[in-house]
Amino acid sequence: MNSAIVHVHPPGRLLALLGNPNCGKTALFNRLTGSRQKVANYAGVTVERKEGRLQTEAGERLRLLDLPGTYSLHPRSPDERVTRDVLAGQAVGEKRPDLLLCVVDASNLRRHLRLVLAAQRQGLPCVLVLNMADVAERRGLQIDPQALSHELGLPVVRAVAVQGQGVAELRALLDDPAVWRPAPPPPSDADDGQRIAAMLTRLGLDRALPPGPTERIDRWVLHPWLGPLLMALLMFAMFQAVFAWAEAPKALIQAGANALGQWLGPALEGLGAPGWLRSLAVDGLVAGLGGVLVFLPQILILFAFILVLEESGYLPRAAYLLDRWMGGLGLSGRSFIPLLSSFACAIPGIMATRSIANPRDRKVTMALAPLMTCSARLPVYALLIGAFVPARPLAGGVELQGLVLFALYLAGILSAAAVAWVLKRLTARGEVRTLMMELPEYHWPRVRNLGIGLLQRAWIFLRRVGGIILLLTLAMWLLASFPGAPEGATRPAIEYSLAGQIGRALAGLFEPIGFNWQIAIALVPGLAAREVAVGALATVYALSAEGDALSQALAQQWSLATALALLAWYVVAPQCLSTLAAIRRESGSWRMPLGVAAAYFGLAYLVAGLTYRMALRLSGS
Ligand SMILES: Nc1nc2c(ncn2[C@@H]2O[C@H](COP(=O)(O)OP(=O)(O)OP(=O)(O)O)[C@@H](O)[C@H]2O)c(=O)[nH]1
Ligand SMILES: [Mg+2]
Repeated sequence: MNSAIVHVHPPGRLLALLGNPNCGKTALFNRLTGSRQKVANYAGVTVERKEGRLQTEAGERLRLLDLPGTYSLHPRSPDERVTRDVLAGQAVGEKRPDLLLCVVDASNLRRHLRLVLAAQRQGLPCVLVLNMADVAERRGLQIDPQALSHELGLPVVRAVAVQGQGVAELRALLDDPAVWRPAPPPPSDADDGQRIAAMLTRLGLDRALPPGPTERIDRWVLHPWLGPLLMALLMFAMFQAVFAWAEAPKALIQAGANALGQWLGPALEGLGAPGWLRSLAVDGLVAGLGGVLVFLPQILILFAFILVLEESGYLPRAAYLLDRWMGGLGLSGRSFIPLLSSFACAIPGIMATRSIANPRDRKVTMALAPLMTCSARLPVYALLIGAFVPARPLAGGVELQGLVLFALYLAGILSAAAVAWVLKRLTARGEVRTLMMELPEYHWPRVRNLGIGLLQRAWIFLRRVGGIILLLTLAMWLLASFPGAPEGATRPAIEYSLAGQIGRALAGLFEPIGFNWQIAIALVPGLAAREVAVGALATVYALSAEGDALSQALAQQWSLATALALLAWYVVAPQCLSTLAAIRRESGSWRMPLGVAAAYFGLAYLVAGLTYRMALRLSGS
């Protein structure tokens, strides 16, 4: 039988944003469509096409695509291929755009106009958006949009996307039917460089700009040894802040959860609720979810730092500084940003590998992403550090807890370095390309963007707490509560429950690495999502009815060696199904995620066991 695929496109004419990386396409997209896509100051933020709707001045509804930035229409990496395919009308499920909004950085026309000429040759109607006009003007460039329009034969709109300038003009312009007709294409592309140079001379824009603040700052930031020192200090300050600043908000959430639990139990009893329901509400929901929720402030502090680094333009500099060391491990500085994104969550990190042109490097980077310390590990780390590491100031105002957290993040990085080193021996490196990466101008981070970024993070975390964590916590409570203890039982009821039985069955497996049966139970739901282990431990210990806060219970009942072994386990163990699914999607087969899971579980077992043995020996037991 013959079959045919019919693509049904949504109604409305289609526009696409085209431009070099980091020229402000997504900032403009957000303003035009009211979306909140990620905007940040480095090349390669957008790696897939995103769609939004916009309305022209006269009320026509149009569809707008945001595309990954590209330097040319000859793609080198998977994200650039997305852009080429859309322009050629070859993208699956998408028609060819009816018009291109070509966005350029007005302070860098010499480079950005090349892509505009190439776009004009595609035979599609184009509109030029002269973005970052504020930056250009601050640096003394006066660009006459009219004259530029005349030179290029295209409509030109001056814009400052982050402030919404130019958005209204664009909306009005799109109502002009003349704009939707393609202009005659420029002649062959052999001498575009010359053509642009001549054009800039005629416009009086050909003089060299005086060095701006970016150059002056970079003298320090990129300095051969001051630069790395500054980077180490920055990272260090970040982890100190995660503990130092979170104290008060954390205590507040904890107190709220405790008060809620203490009020809810008797209140439910007053309403005649049966014992199991009270236990579900107090030991299951309030203890389980509250146990995870207290870590929100720490997650937000970490993200505030990451967002500032992203928006200021520091990230590509860090990549540049690390390029040499990464080269020794068989990686290029290109891998840096995907790996750094993985500190938030490995999934966007794995997506960001699409900007890596070399397939071998891309795969290695994907394999390393789960070793970066994602924010779901933070609750586990913070819980165990809070229970076992005294909050003691060391010399020079350094906090011991922050120091230990820093060490855990470092342990993640070092294990990734070790794996990269092994992979370098095992796989052919292929050609080594020098890092070609743009260093953008520094910007002051915008408070509004930071606020939006933090709110989005908080929302993602709360959705997790209200979704998968809630579900698994409930399941955990069920398993830990049924069947109840038999008549005349002497030990806590949970030990007779299904969870208790599972825990005991698994205990043998984990005993050599120092985990008790409570940890063994908590690791089972923790396989799906890391922080669930914290909620699960909270439920298990709440049901064991000691009545202490979780961290006190742990400090009393676990040995330090056990706590350290669990921390070591968490540094490496790939306990996140969504990450494995993302690797499967991006690599195109199950081979890689299965290999990653097997290797890292094995490694986690090994390092946890070693840590346990070493800690036992050092503590003399
Ligand atoms: N001063 C100034 N900054 C801008 C303007 N437009 C965007 N930016 C900043 O430029 C940086 C890049 O913006 P994005 O919108 O992420 O750029 P993009 O073109 O989508 O980048 P990719 O997705 O990597 O291709 C961000 O830090 C923005 O805040 C502007 O008109 N003026
Ligand atoms: Mg973008």
